[in-house]
Amino acid sequence: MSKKNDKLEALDLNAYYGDFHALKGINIVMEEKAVTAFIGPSGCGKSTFLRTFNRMNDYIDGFRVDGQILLDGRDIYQKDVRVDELRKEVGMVFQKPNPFPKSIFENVVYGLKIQGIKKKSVLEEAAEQSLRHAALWEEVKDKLDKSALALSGGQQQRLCIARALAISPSVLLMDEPASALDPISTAKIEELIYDLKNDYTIVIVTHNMQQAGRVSDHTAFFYMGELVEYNKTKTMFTSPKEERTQNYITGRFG
Ligand SMILES: Nc1ncnc2c1ncn2[C@@H]1O[C@H](COP(=O)(O)OP(=O)(O)OP(=O)(O)O)[C@@H](O)[C@H]1O
Repeated sequence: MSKKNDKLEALDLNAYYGDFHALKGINIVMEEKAVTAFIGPSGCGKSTFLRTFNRMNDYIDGFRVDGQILLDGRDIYQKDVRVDELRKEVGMVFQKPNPFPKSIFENVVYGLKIQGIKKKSVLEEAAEQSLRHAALWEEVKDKLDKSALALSGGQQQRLCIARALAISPSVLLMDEPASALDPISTAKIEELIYDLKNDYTIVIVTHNMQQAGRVSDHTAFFYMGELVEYNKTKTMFTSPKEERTQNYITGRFG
């Protein structure tokens, strides 16, 4: 039975790329308005698992899942679920900032325009609010009509976060959102994640264990397609239960 503040759940989830069994019997419950970090060595299935929450893997030939993924208690792999509606609810930010070759303003309001919203005042208000939420407003408010590609990498990533927030999701998936950024931009993204969890449920894949320690409330450690351990971040990093977790966080493999 789901509890009221359980936002995302996986129940006996298996995922396959053709014959390759990429995720093995995953069970996890993630709380609303908290940050959950996925850690683990390269190829252990973190991104695959992250992408099951907005069905991003549907595009990959030969990919299939069994088991369930629940968002607010509802199985998102049911036939009647509209994937475009799902993606309004579950936004995503990728490893490399990927703004469109358009103005800053057009980037932020892109999703709203696709939804058919045309009124200038509505778009302007949404743009300002999303850019403020993404801690970018002060830096760009005087150049909204300038190309997004002229921004720094860190600003571009915050712009992509603003673009994701503009369509009012309740969940934000972040796949190594700071790994292509310098330390100052990384710190800004981490601060932002910390602030955003007041309003959003955030799931972040990271290779950086210090980062997981700084930004997340809960951490899930994956190894070869299995969820080995899932706990409060503090507990996970101070007294892991499993030897494999201990070996990974102390740098013995990965
Ligand atoms: N499109 C695909 N087709 C076939 N196999 C894939 C595909 N994407 C991922 N895999 C395989 O699934 C496994 C899990 O990959 P995934 O990208 O989820 O791992 P990860 O933990 O996110 O790795 P990394 O930290 O390197 O990004 C790997 O063995 C990978 O080779």
